[in-house]
Amino acid sequence: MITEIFSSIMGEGKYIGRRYIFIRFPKCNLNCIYCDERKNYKNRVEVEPGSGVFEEREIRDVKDIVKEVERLKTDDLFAISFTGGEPLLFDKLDELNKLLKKKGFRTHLESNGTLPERLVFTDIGSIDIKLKGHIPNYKEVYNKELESIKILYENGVDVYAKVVILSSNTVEEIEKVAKDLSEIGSILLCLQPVTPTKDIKGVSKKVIFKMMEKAGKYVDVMTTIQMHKYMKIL
Ligand SMILES: C[S@@+](CC[C@H](N)C(=O)[O-])C[C@H]1O[C@@H](n2cnc3c(N)ncnc32)[C@H](O)[C@@H]1O
Ligand SMILES: Nc1nc2[nH]cc(C(=O)O)c2c(=O)[nH]1
Ligand code: SF4
Ligand SMILES: [Mg+2]
Repeated sequence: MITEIFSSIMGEGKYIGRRYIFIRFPKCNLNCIYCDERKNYKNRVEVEPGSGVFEEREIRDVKDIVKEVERLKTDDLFAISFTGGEPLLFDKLDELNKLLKKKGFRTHLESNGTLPERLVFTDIGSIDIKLKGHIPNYKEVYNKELESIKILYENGVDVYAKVVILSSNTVEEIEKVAKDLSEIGSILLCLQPVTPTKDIKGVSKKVIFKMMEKAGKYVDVMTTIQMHKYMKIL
């Protein structure tokens, strides 16, 4: 049913620094070169909010997920993130979203945007645009990602775009993304320099500044690095 549920501090995007409960779903339809979430835990749930200590629990249906969310709730909680893997592959996401919203939780979809036909209307939506070097078929999915942003935007979701930047990505690529986003509406663009791994090197600050300046001609733009990695939290 799920990979894990845990309470942490949002480390990416528009609401970086806010307290979230993350519900991570297992499957994904892409295989991004930089993906840092290739986990195959099954139904592991954090014992205490923010403890990073887990135990395996019986998660049979959406109600069980909601029970764990309510148990992990803290007074600083800002939103519930549906992430993964690709959360839109979870067939009961709409039911889960509706139940959490009915109970007064703010919900946040963290998606690769390649499945516009499966979109769920959360309060917040983050669509991760994949560029050259991220996946082989980045051109094929680009219009679906833009379509997902447009559908969420037109349905009143607080939607923003996020793009992981590899050292191979160019200012021109970002300028095109920014221009295309501006044609949808006022969409915040979050540039997220890749967190270096042993095989992937970091991005130059100079390029990030140039990318922001070019994108800033078309949309609101910010740069977020994965804060949770630097804080060494989940
Ligand atoms: C693991 S994915 C899960 C949700 C969805 N599949 C997606 O791609 O947005 C969540 C986010 O992690 C970020 N991410 C994954 N690996 C990363 C890395 N090595 N450096 C920076 N961001 C990374 C991407 O921005 C992605 O949007
Ligand atoms: N702290 C923290 N913030 C996050 N924002 C997006 C995440 C994800 O894996 O989707 C994530 C994550 O894994 N941890
Ligand atoms: S779409 Fe998201 S979960 Fe899937 S491989 Fe890419 S970054 Fe990882
Ligand atoms: Mg993560």
